Parts: sequence; structure tokens; C-alpha cells
Amino acid sequence: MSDSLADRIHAELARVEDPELRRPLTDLGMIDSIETDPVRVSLLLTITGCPAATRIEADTRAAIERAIGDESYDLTVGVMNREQRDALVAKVRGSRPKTTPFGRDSLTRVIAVTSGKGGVGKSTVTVNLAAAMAAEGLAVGIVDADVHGFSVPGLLGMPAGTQPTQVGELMLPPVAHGVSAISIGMFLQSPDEIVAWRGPMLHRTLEQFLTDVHFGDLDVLLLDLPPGTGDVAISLGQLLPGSEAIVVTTPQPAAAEVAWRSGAVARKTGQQVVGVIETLSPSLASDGSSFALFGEGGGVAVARRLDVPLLAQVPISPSLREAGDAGVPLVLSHPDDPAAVALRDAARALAHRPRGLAGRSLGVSPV
Ligand SMILES: Nc1ncnc2c1ncn2[C@@H]1O[C@H](COP(=O)(O)OP(=O)(O)OP(=O)(O)O)[C@@H](O)[C@H]1O
Repeated sequence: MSDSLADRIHAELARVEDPELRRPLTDLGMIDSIETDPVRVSLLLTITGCPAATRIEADTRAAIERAIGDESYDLTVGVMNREQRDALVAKVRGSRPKTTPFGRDSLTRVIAVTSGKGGVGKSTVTVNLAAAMAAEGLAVGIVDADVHGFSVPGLLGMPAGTQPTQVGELMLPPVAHGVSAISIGMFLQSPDEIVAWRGPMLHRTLEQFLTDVHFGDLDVLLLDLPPGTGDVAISLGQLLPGSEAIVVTTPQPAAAEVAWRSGAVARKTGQQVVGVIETLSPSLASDGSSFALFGEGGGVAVARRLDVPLLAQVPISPSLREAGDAGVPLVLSHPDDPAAVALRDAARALAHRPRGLAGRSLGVSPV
């Protein structure tokens, strides 16, 4: 077999990315050798028990098979030694100083998802926006900064006890449905541990999530904030002054009043409010009648008051709740459900919105 076969195999392997590091295996030193007579490839995982091992091996096999067709081959799977791992870490970290990679000059769009009250569907919105954007091919991460109600891992179907992968000094966030996510819940001793932290502790944790966790090159980072206008919202404004925010509200006038406040605080701390998403909105019954369990008008009112677009009205959908409980975002499991359609439209509008155009219309204006 010729050398060009080795090139072909290499070229196919160069298309396989490590899901956590989001870089090609060939760039990361994870392809140790390629022999062609007979075909033999040696794959090195970063650590023993690497959670992405099954996927990486399957993707590697598929790439080899694309290159050699029906030929037989041998794939050996090993684990990097210390030196190889150090080289990978140095390559991935580069000469980047230890500051947040999501500052003003970053190419990553950072969008905080905020709400006035708890339990209004903010985390559900965050996870579905992220999954919809990832399904469109964007590299997406979530920081679950909702210290008291960290529900993102569960909504993404990550099993209890899922933790970041530590490769040398790199802390890699777990990935589910194409979304990398880090959550305070991943660092507690037990699921029942109560987080009763004061502002400085919350600030440090958020800062660590933004500097120490290696998300790789993201197109979008979503932050699921605790409800209200507390310490985390203010910390975020200090840590990421150039970030954007969306406000989640229910249609209820009382909820809308508090939701407006959370948008106003985001603005005060230097964030740019880019839109409002109303959830638990009236849904249409099969006979065409409207079922407005939580009233109506809240989203329009908040959007008008903040002078930003209403990005979506997500109707009450039992499937949305069930999908959350099952850990598969509705936009993936039932993309045609009216709630999923609304969330997918909002994700598309957000992802394609040019950066830094405060106050401009997205073409989706308050109705
Ligand atoms: N449009 C909807 N239709 C039906 N159920 C919904 C809808 N939006 C949210 N829910 C349900 O409402 C509940 C609260 O949602 P979620 O946990 O996302 O809210 P939250 O605002 O993030 O709450 P917290 O601030 O306490 O974390 C969940 O059970 C969720 O499935």
C-alpha cells in the first residue's frame, strides 16, 4: 500500500474532533501512528476512563473506514503518558494568560439568561436554546450559575455524579447533545448538599468557571443565572462587561414586573439586553381555543419596557416538561412541537444576530 493511503487516513482522522477539547485528534497528538501495510492505527486517549472514549473510538473507526473502504485494519487504543499529556495541555492552553477567554475581544458570544422569579422556565429555555444552536452546527457551552436551582445537567440528561474531566491542569466540561456544560452541582459532595454561599464565594466560583474550565473555541456561551437581581448577576456584569442578556418571563403581569427589573439590572451592570422570551404562554387547543393558564401579555410588556425585541412566546407544552424530565431537549426530541418551534426560531435569531448592534430590530418585534 502506498504512502498516499497514509495521507488519506490522516486526512480523514483530521476531521475527527475530541468532543470535549473540540480540536482534531491529529492536532492533539491523539493519533500516535498510522501504518499502512497492513493498516494499523494507534489511538491515544487523554486519560484512563475518558468519558468520551466510546465516541472517539467509533468516530476514529468510521474515519479509517472512509479512507480504506472494505480493507481490514487494526486499531489499538491506549492512553497518553505524562509527557504526551503535558504536550497536549501546553498545545491547547497555548500561551494564553490565565484570564477569562470570554472578555471583550473574544469571538464567543456570551449570553446570560436571566429572569425575575424562579421556576418560570429559564433553565428550560437556556438548555433548549443551546441544543438548537448546537444542532445548527455552532459550538455551544453553558455555565449553570443558578447556584440554588442548578438544573442544567439534568435537563441535558447528564447522569447524577457527572463531573468535568481533568486532563493535567485542564478542566473539561462534560458534553451532552453537543453542548458542553459546567454546573455548581458537579462540585458538591452530595446531591443533597445545600449551597448557602455569600456573594464573594459566588463571585469566585463564577470567575473560576469562566477562567479554569476549558470550553475550547465556542461560538456561543449561555449562562443560566439565578433568578432575580442578586450577587451573581452583578458579578457577571463585572466579569464579562461586554456580554449580552435575555430576559425570560411568564405572561403574568406580576412576573413581568420583576422580570423587567432583572433586565434593568443587567443593563446597569454593562450588559446589553438583546431580547425577551416569554414562556408558559397561552397554548392553542385542537378546537382552536386558547388556554392561558398564566394569563397573557407579560412578554410584550417587558419587551416594550426594555425596548428590545420579543424573541419568542413559548406556549405551555406538557412535552416540554416531559423532555426536561427525560433529559433530552424538546428542540431535539420533538422539533415540531409548537414550543420547540418557538425556541428554535429564537435560537436562530440570537445566533444570527450581528454583534454589538444594541437596540436594533431583529425583525421579530413585540406583537
Ligand atoms: N412552556 C412550558 N410548558 C410546560 N412546562 C414548562 C414550560 N416552561 C417551563 N416549564 C416547566 O416549568 C418548570 C420550571 O422550569 P425551569 O426549571 O426551567 O425554571 P427556572 O426558571 O429555571 O427555575 P429555577 O430558577 O428554579 O431554576 C419545569 O418543570 C419545566 O419543565
